[in-house]
Amino acid sequence: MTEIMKYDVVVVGAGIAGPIVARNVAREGYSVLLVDKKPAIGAPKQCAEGINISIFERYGIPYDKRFINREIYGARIYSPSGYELEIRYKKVSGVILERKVFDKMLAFYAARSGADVLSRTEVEDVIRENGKIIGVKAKHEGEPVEIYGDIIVAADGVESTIARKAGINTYAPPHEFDSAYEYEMLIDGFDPELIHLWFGNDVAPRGYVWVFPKDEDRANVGIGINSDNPKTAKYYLDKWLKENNIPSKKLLEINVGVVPVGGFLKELAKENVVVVGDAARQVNPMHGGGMAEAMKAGTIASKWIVKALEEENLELLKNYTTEWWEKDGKRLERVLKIRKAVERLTDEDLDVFIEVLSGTDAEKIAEGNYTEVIKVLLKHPKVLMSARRISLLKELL
Ligand SMILES: Cc1cc2nc3c(=O)[nH]c(=O)nc-3n(C[C@H](O)[C@H](O)[C@H](O)COP(=O)(O)OP(=O)(O)OC[C@H]3O[C@@H](n4cnc5c(N)ncnc54)[C@H](O)[C@@H]3O)c2cc1C
Repeated sequence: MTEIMKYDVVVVGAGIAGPIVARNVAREGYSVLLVDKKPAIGAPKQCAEGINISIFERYGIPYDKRFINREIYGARIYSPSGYELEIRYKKVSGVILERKVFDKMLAFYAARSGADVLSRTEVEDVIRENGKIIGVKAKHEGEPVEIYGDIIVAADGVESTIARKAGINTYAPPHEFDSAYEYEMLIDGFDPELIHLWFGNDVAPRGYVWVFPKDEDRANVGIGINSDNPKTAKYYLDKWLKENNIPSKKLLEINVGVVPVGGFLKELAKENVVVVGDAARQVNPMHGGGMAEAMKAGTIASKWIVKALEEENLELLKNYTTEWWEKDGKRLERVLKIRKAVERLTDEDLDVFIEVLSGTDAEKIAEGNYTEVIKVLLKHPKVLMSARRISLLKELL
């Protein structure tokens, strides 16, 4: 027999975006169900687990040592020929999380705020009545359930099906996705207070190799490359490990994933369906970080969900699309333009830019103040000697 459930809001996906929405809406007194197909929320991880320290205060998340593997003080960036750019702060600037615990704790905060949470619950379809979506069909522990909701939130990640089923145009070409491959492994010889990033067209086409330390001698070692590349991300990662004489016989985890790096959804809410996080491709297209963006979008979405419920007016959900696009959409479109320019850099360009930037201007890069960085580059003789480099950089101003 099919079990029937009814909530004000049904949130599909308990990664990052889903639990933030569920928590925020439930604490305003509305009935919320958060579901995830995983038997254990958070596992397996598909993430390098790095995030800026500011998110804890900004999104009201406790700074809990149970999900903080390591505090990070900055980054070191390596050019193809070995130039290094180091950004090191006196204070903790970021952390490497343990996502298996973090995602579960976010779901726990949602539950503690009043939301119901069901793991091992896979949504298979939407339920329509007179053309309108009124709920979702799911399997909970293999048994069919029908979950009715006034508002449905698609927080179901990069492979989202809910948004498409709601009639939202979710198409993006393969070039707007990165293929990622990662080992959590034992590794020595890297300053564990920093994250490490390697760039180069033979190292990681369009992307980078990362070492995100979780211990003195344990790290997430991964790579992201354009997903329309004829070679695989694994090929490039294994090649990099081999070329750097890094033994790869102590692999604690292997993670494969897809990262949306562009193709942000134009329509984030349609009728009573709201799309957040990777499902809406709300990811920084330059570095592929999506957790903070998911939290940001989830915060805006939940504000408008609460208003729509308060005023019993689903039209208000459209304000989520407007507000996100006015601020964050515009910002990410600009970052996307920069990523597209970075894609055209030769290894020699990368060497020159990283060499020029090493030193005084490093903090501006870390702040994401790309305009200042471009202005600095445009003053340097090594850049001024090349008409191509000048025109490439000027396009971005
Ligand atoms: C290899 C890799 C490394 C990364 N490293 C970083 C990093 O260091 N820092 C960073 O900020 N970002 C990183 N990202 C990106 C980051 O992981 C995502 O942007 C982030 O997890 C997005 O959160 P989300 O809630 O939108 O989606 P997700 O975290 O993907 O959560 C979606 C959830 O929905 C569930 N789900 C899907 N379909 C259904 C269904 N039909 N029914 C029920 N449940 C469903 C899934 O099980 C999943 O739990 C990385 C990504 C990859 C692939």
